[in-house]
Amino acid sequence: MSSADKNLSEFVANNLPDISNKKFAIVVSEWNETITGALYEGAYNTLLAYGAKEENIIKAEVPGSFELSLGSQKFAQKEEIDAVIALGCVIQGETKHFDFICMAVANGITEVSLKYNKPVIFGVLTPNTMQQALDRAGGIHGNKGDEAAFTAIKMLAI
Ligand SMILES: Nc1c(NC[C@H](O)[C@H](O)[C@H](O)CO)[nH]c(=O)[nH]c1=O
Ligand SMILES: CC(=O)[C@@H](O)COP(=O)(O)O
Repeated sequence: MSSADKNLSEFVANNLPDISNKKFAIVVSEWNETITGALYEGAYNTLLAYGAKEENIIKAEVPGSFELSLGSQKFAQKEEIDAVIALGCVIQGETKHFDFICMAVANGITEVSLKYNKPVIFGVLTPNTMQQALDRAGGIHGNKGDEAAFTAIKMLAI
């Protein structure tokens, strides 16, 4: 199913945990900051909408999506952090660099999540074009940041 078939900002909100005392770290890539800034706003506002406190949401920025793994680890290793949301946007260029970054960050974030046994959410867009990115950062297909935050909340219910 593609994002065109399922809006990224539409959720089935059942059996959600109380997150009023949960602490979240949102790690955001600075590359394509117009997109990642929109992803962050979506994630931040979604956490607040479902009961998180402002003081329990920490934001950190990293240079690019490749650095999201280490940036996420710096928070995942902290006992007081309940979940990490990693946000980025890797846009296909002329070379295979796109492939290496996407694979590295997907694998890296997965490793961090499993190592520290807590949700580290892959909120990274991997579009072919800027328009596809815009469509998924608050555009016609919703906001990947919303989806990432909601995923973190649902994972805390497990
Ligand atoms: N081209 C994009 C990058 N490239 C930078 C890498 O993420 C990394 O910072 C660099 O290779 C140094 O380690 N990053 C994105 O997030 N999005 C891109 O489109
Ligand atoms: C995903 C990238 O790093 C990409 O933007 C770099 O562009 P190019 O492959 O044309 O060097």
